[in-house]
Amino acid sequence: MPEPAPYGPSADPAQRRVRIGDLQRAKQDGRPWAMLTSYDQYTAAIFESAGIDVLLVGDSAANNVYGYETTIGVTVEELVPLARAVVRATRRAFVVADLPFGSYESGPEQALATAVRFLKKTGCHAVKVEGGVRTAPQIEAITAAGIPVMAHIGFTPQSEHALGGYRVQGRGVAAEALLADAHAVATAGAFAVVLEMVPGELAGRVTKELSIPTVGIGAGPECDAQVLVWQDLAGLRTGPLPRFVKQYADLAGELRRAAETYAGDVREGRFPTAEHTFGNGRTNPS
Ligand SMILES: Nc1nc(=O)c2c([nH]1)NC[C@@H]1CN(c3ccc(C(=O)N[C@@H](CCC(=O)O)C(=O)O)cc3)CN21
Ligand SMILES: CC(C)C(=O)C(=O)O
Ligand SMILES: [Mg+2]
Repeated sequence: MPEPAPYGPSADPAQRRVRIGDLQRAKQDGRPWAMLTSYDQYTAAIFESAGIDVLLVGDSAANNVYGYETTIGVTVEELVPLARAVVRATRRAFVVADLPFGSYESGPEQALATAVRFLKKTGCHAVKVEGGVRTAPQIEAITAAGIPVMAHIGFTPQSEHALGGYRVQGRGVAAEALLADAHAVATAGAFAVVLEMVPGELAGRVTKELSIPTVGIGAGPECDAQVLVWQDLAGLRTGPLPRFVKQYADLAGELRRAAETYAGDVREGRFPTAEHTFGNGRTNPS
């Protein structure tokens, strides 16, 4: 019998892909697991080797890769190559791809067609869609085709204009609507649900009431799992961070120092040196 993993759901970190059943079992056993966004091969490989069980190719690539103001403008064509890179770079992580705004809202047929496109073109293992009760028909159609769906309720950035900006969802009387959304996505067949910017107590209640794992971002410690955008955790993003972010590193500072040192070395003639320079080899005409 293999020893249980020291973290999260994976039965044996070196052996095989994380599966939905592992995530489900982790919830039952009370072992929280960690999800991070990833949009490229290097971070994907680093994060899975660090024990991140689930990687999300988020539509937050809009802000964090492509430089859009919000997630609303990013397209399937822009996300597919990123998801393919993440899948190619990993052996163990379960890879989820966000369906971008406009690629699933029209109805179950559009949603299924987009989900199929992601699976065929990227090799991702599941897709994620925003919305509760209103998105249940889409979740049903995609799961009926054998594609796992992660739901996303609470603050859903693709509908920020309807929600009135970056605001906590489910406070006061709105708690009932959030509970209805949670039950609707679970009944529709979602294998997990992201709770974004939901009061901690309410997120705890949802986590107890649902049999599927809850993945919190700004939803407190009682969720079954947590997710963050990697550039936030790593200190790459400039400007004020949302309250739910914990910054674990200062990559912006590290990279700036490296680039400054390099630029100074070039200007002052310290780089390149003989060590970095090719000789006039006899057998090599170039
Ligand atoms: N880098 C990044 N991190 C994210 O968490 C993230 C993205 N991008 N892009 C897509 C969405 C947008 N999200 C966001 C973005 C900003 C806030 C924010 O500014 N929150 C503030 C204000 C909250 C308020 O006014 O009530 C906060 O302090 O939490 C929250 C969620 C979460 N997602
Ligand atoms: C913040 C997470 C849940 C997300 O949807 C994204 O990164 O796009
Ligand atoms: Mg997203």
